[in-house]
Amino acid sequence: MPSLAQALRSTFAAADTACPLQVEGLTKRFANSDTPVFADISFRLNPGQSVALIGANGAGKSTLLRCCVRLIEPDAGRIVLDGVSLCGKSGRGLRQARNRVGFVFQKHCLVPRLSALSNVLHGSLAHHGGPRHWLQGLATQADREKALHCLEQVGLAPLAHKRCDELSGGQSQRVAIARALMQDPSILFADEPTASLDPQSGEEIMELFAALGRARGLTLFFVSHHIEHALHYADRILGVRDRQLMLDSASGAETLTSLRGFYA
Ligand SMILES: Nc1ncnc2c1ncn2[C@@H]1O[C@H](COP(=O)(O)OP(=O)(O)OP(=O)(O)O)[C@@H](O)[C@H]1O
Repeated sequence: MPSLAQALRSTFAAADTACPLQVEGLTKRFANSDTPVFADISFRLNPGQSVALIGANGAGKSTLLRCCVRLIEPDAGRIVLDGVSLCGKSGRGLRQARNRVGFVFQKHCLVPRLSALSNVLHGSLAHHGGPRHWLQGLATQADREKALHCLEQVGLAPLAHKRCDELSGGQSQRVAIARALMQDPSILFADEPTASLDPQSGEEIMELFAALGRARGLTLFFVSHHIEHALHYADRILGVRDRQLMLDSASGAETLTSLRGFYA
């Protein structure tokens, strides 16, 4: 008779390839701290789902999001992306496993002196084996057409050749989203994508995520301090507090008041 732990492990081992992200027992402690940021966190996302991650400042949201793709190395836990375990992978193997993951950050991390189109082309590097492809200027015509199409999808094709340091914050965030789309992502991670935007631009970016999610069947996993965004744009809300996943709920079951309590 298998133990509960063995049963859980074998269930997890038979990972559902249709599941965009499964994590089990994720734990992270930074070297300069005695206590973990979070410990033993487990959840799985469903395809096409829009999931908000909420929590107070310093609760560990960004760290958790990054640990899910090993941009930050967790201390323990298992991660399966699109049916592929990230455990034990490094270098090329890890990059390949992350091939269909898009990441959008609060600060869009664009190269300021390059055009929007060139920045979006960077998003295809993972498919072409690293920066040499870019440095040698070998972007194919097909890559350029795809990059333009991605810019079209975020409503920015007319500004394709404009330098990124001449774009507004909202336009820059659209370029960052177009760059993520170059990966043909099945899952898009977004870390406070509207934090540096005015309310109107923030709404527009969230509308864009929602529209792209519907059109492409994308799974969206986003961090937000805007409870309204979590309620309006997410199907499901995860909340971290006291190093644990304290909330995992359908957004329809939550209210502004119930979520505000999360920040008390
Ligand atoms: N690279 C790091 N080295 C050491 N400690 C870190 C590092 N990154 C984050 N931390 C610490 O981990 C904790 C969680 O940080 P994190 O940025 O994940 O929280 P957050 O919930 O995203 O916060 P915020 O809402 O303010 O962005 C904080 O105490 C932070 O100081």
